[in-house]
Amino acid sequence: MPSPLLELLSVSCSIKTGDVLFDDVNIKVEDGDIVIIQGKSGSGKSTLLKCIGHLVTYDGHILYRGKTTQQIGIPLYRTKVLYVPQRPSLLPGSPVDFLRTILSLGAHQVHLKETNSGFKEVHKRATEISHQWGVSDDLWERDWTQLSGGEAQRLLLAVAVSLDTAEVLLLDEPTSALDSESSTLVEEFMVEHVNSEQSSLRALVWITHSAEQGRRVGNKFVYFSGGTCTEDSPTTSSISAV
Ligand SMILES: Nc1ncnc2c1ncn2[C@@H]1O[C@H](COP(=O)(O)OP(=O)(O)OP(=O)(O)O)[C@@H](O)[C@H]1O
Repeated sequence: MPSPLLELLSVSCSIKTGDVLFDDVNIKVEDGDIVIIQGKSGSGKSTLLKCIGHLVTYDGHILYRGKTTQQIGIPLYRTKVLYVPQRPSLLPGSPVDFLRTILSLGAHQVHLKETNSGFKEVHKRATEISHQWGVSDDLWERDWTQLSGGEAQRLLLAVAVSLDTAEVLLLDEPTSALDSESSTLVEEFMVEHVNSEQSSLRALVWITHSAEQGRRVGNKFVYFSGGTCTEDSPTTSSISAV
């Protein structure tokens, strides 16, 4: 039987004060999964996603296709399991500068060579995606600081999707700044993309404070509370109350 895409085994994380933020987190992400993470503000959801993205240190084990990050190599792992923050805080320049910078990294250069593509192809893909989400093409050239929260959020997500390297995207409240119509466009696109044979994407781990959104897109539900998390059903009162 093949290994799951991602497997978290007894993962725990402490913050600088030494306090344990969460402990003994065990989650399996299989091909086709959209795992919804819910829980109160400050319970540690974003930090968990950063642990999975290998951006924050943790104890325990996180395996990608049965292998540790040490076996895979962290730069390659981060192209396969990619954290997408809520907003592009403090990024210099414009979204197109950001795309160029990411594509200049070694692991992405290798992928571009393997797929016989380059900046032009990825940029075209990115603008097509953001266009579908109602973002006009000229905004790619505008400084991040001069974009609305919702524009910046969609452009950042379009960058992550257009790279087409990740098998798992870790989405930190990806539609928190969007109106409901734009949010639906993004939701429908992401669900379709996970199921598409044309894309590298195989699963999502998605933080949301909206129980309705969770029910619309998710097939697995994880609820964060009291320093640990439990698999839950979307209809239970604990999730509906968040
Ligand atoms: N680098 C850090 N240093 C110290 N404390 C931190 C750090 N990062 C996060 N925290 C604290 O850890 C706790 C969990 O933060 P986190 O952002 O993971 O919560 P969250 O569940 O995603 O919250 P929200 O729903 O409000 O986004 C918070 O109390 C936060 O202040």
